[in-house]
Amino acid sequence: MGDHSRLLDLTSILQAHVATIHNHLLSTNQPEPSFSIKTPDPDFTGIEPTRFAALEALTDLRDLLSTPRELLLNFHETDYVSRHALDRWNIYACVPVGSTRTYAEIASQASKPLQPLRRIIRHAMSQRIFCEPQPGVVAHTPASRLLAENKNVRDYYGIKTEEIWPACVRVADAVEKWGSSDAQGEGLGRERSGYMLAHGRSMQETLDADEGKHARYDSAMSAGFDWAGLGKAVVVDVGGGLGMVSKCLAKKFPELEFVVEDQRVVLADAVVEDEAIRDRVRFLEHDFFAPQPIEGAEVYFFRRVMVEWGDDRAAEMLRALVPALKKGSRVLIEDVCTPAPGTLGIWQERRYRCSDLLAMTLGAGNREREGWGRMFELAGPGFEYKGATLVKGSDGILVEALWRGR
Ligand SMILES: C[S@@+](CC[C@H](N)C(=O)[O-])C[C@H]1O[C@@H](n2cnc3c(N)ncnc32)[C@H](O)[C@@H]1O
Repeated sequence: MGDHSRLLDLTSILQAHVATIHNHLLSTNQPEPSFSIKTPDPDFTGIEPTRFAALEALTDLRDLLSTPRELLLNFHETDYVSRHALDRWNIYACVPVGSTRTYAEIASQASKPLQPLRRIIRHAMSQRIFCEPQPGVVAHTPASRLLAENKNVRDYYGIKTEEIWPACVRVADAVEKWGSSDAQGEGLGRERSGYMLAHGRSMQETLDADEGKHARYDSAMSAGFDWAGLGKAVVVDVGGGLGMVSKCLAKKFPELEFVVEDQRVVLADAVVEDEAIRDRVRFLEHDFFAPQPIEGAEVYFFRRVMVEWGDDRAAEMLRALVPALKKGSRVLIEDVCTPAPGTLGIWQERRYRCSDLLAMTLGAGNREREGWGRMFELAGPGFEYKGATLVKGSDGILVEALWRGR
């Protein structure tokens, strides 16, 4: 080994980044992060690139310090077992936040056998979900408290474990059975997915058949977004679900008006709770393959909609807008994008690859940055494709086109 050491380099990088994060916490009067619910959740606003770089260095360092055998063992087939069981039995609610419960008390409240429940909760503890402050006693950690208190996050994990996880193990079967499409950006299609093999129907059909699941899915969709602002405009939020994004934007930008369009079964649960924005957010039942009813809006916005469809169907959605568009109307798409391999560090690359395979499990496509222009070409003349920008710090991409007219 020469003088130069990658391990020591990574350690220095890590140390420098952690020092910057430490100073940020000090200068914003925040305590050090901890696994205790007594510590407030850290606010890393303004320091995200440094935090990401630290996590990249940490991931490289951990992987380099692992043997190949240990690298293989970093991912476990049992990772979701405890989350699945705890979600299904709603164990998060059995422990009051700020208090403790014994395993016996939890088992009795949940009507589940003590021994397996204890093993399952201790597995979750190894993922920092719950902790055992004294032998036999369970308390919340920040992660389990989040699951106990935030319905959107709990629904998100509920769907992951109950619906998606069984579908993941059928992805290879689906590819073997139905073959893959060679067209870029295309998935196998909802009817030919791992999800279809696991559940006997597509995710959309599951949701349509079960209003409870639909509500859960829509709530799960509200678990976080990242979007840049617009000037004064009417925004049509096509396939906008319960309007979570529109409502957030309406609060932030008082000059914006929103029409949230979705299917009837989704909109049945849609409400604008906040009186301050009630006159600027309305809901409209609309099938996005049918001609667009809201004419002359400044923005037609598709958030996380087209990822579920291949290019041909996405082009159909665009063509359905045409009768309503005025010159200069913008089509804005915020969606997921897979960066070209090797352009990011391994920590981020893993996140993107996981989200790509999740889309594949559901039979959906996923597009690399260049792929987002194709559906505008397929939609026909009149659209001027302006380009696609990666949204920093997320798996998102913002795609923009203008209607120039025919
Ligand atoms: C992945 S969710 C995205 C929801 C929302 N835009 C967001 O970002 O949170 C896809 C949405 O498309 C809606 N959708 C699916 N098929 C549709 C159709 N034919 N017409 C209108 N909306 C549809 C679903 O009900 C769901 O709300």
